[in-house]
Amino acid sequence: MAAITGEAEAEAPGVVFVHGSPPFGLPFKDRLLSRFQLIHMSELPESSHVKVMLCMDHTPVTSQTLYKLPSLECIVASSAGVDHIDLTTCRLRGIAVANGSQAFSEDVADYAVALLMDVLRKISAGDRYLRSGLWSTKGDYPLGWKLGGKRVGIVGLGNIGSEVAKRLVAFGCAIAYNSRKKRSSVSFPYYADVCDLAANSDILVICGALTSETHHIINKDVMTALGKEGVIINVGRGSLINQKELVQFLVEGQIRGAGLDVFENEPIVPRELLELDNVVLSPHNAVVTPEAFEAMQELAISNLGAFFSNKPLLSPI
Ligand SMILES: O=CC(=O)O
Repeated sequence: MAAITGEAEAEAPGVVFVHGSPPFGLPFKDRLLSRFQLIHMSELPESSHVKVMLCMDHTPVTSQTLYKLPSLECIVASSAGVDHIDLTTCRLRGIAVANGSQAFSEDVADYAVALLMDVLRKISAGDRYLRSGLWSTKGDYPLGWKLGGKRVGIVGLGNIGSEVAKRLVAFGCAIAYNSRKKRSSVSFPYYADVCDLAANSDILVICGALTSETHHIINKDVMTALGKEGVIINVGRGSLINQKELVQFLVEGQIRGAGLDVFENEPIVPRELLELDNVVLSPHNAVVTPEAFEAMQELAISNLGAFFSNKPLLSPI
């Protein structure tokens, strides 16, 4: 994480790192240093007037961190999710926050669709079956299900959810969604209640932000409403789902399957899930491509530039 005081001119502006390891690669750091001065958080002078923070990865920005930065006006986060930042304090102090989801949304959406396709068509499970020599001894692997024509409920229709919708429309799916608010710009059916969305969906794709309101938004009631043939894909945050209840529903066959890129207590994954062939597991990788990382750097620098030029942030949350 870095805090930035101003455009680098005659006098160098300040930077802060509270990151355990170097937070970003050399080319990005060089690009930042050509315009701004970076200071490690531990080197921040007592009476610092730092106005902007650059928060890399998921480094926590707690109320204590913010307390040390009394002049802070803006946080530019590299990540799509900003649940590691104390947004309540930011709101109270009027600190603007920008995130990186614009840079990552296409890649995350591709990954969500890949997980969904894998769960439905059993690609990873079939791969395991073939590699373990069972095809020749036990015969053909059971067939999966068609994606086209499925009713997909998207939970969180932000940048990522909208890209998921775009892709699944092309596959012939019927889209509906749940979000904090109905979006006037889209014609997909809106469900204010996530249980109602689940009752009218074959598949739920979880893309929303983790907040105190969305914590465990997917619970046993939602999964019961989704039904035995339902599939859940999560590329948001692990704690959007009550993981204990999800594991129970999967183990007992009360839903058909799940594709999970995120977990409640990463990198720990419930042991029961490792045994299940109807679950595709992924180590929080949806976001990571070199192309997306490049786009994130561009977006972060543009957000910082916008702040210092008194222009609107490019990706305010
Ligand atoms: O999970 C990844 C991100 O929030 O960027």
